[in-house]
Amino acid sequence: MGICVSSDEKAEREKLKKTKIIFVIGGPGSGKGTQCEKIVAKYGFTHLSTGDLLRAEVASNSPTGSQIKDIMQNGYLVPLEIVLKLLRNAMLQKINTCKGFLIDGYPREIKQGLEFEKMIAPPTIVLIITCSADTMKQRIMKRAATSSRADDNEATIVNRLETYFRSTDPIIAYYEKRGLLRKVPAEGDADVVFNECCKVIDIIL
Ligand SMILES: Nc1ccn([C@H]2C[C@H](O)[C@@H](COP(=O)(O)OP(=O)(O)OP(=O)(O)O)O2)c(=O)n1
Ligand SMILES: Nc1nc2c(ncn2[C@@H]2O[C@H](COP(=O)(O)OP(=O)(O)O)[C@@H](O)[C@H]2O)c(=O)[nH]1
Ligand SMILES: [Mg+2]
Repeated sequence: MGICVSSDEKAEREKLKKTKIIFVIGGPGSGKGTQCEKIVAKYGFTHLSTGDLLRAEVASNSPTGSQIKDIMQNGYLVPLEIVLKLLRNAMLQKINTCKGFLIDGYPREIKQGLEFEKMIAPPTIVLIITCSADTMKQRIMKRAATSSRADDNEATIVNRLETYFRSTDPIIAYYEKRGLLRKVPAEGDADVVFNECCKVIDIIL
């Protein structure tokens, strides 16, 4: 028996394929959220942070939320089916009104990226925000004072950085090879970084 795809689902897929999709990756505390906020203000894109979607799921106390709470608290990756389902639903909710998507914090491993393409669409570009581990650590510790995030503490930061560096090199190589990677150095001031992000985005408009 073949796989049955409803006409609604076909229409959804077509819409998702036509939309601009920017993956925004970078280590914890590198400034993904900060840049996405600025990009939204200037370009009107829709910002979806996979970390925020997962935190909302935990806060809702759903069975899925309880399943992923400890994983996140310890700085490890959530099973990709869970992330992708939340992401796809969130995209479909916005698809009729959106000018393009900023997918913040995704993919975290090659498999997340490949499955996204299978289920949704290929990204238009992949924006990577880069700074040193020391800078990331300092930024998160500063954010920790106000964020109330369970994973913004010194012990979890070590794991988050390790998880990031372990899984990111293959992601970079993969999208670089396909000509989709755009690197933006982020040691400096957020406005300077934003200026560089704009140069990259203006080209795909
Ligand atoms: N695609 C994703 C996104 C997130 N997570 C998990 C692992 C993270 O440790 C946690 C929180 O994600 P964030 O993107 O919020 O966390 P970061 O530490 O990378 O980023 P930041 O604090 O920079 O926003 O959720 C995941 O498994 N897969
Ligand atoms: N100096 C500097 N600080 C930044 C920059 N981007 C973000 N920050 C700060 O670093 C912290 C983490 O930023 P956030 O956007 O949450 O990063 P994310 O973890 O990658 O989403 C916040 O407290 C920001 O104020 C930047 O470009 N330059
Ligand atoms: Mg963030």
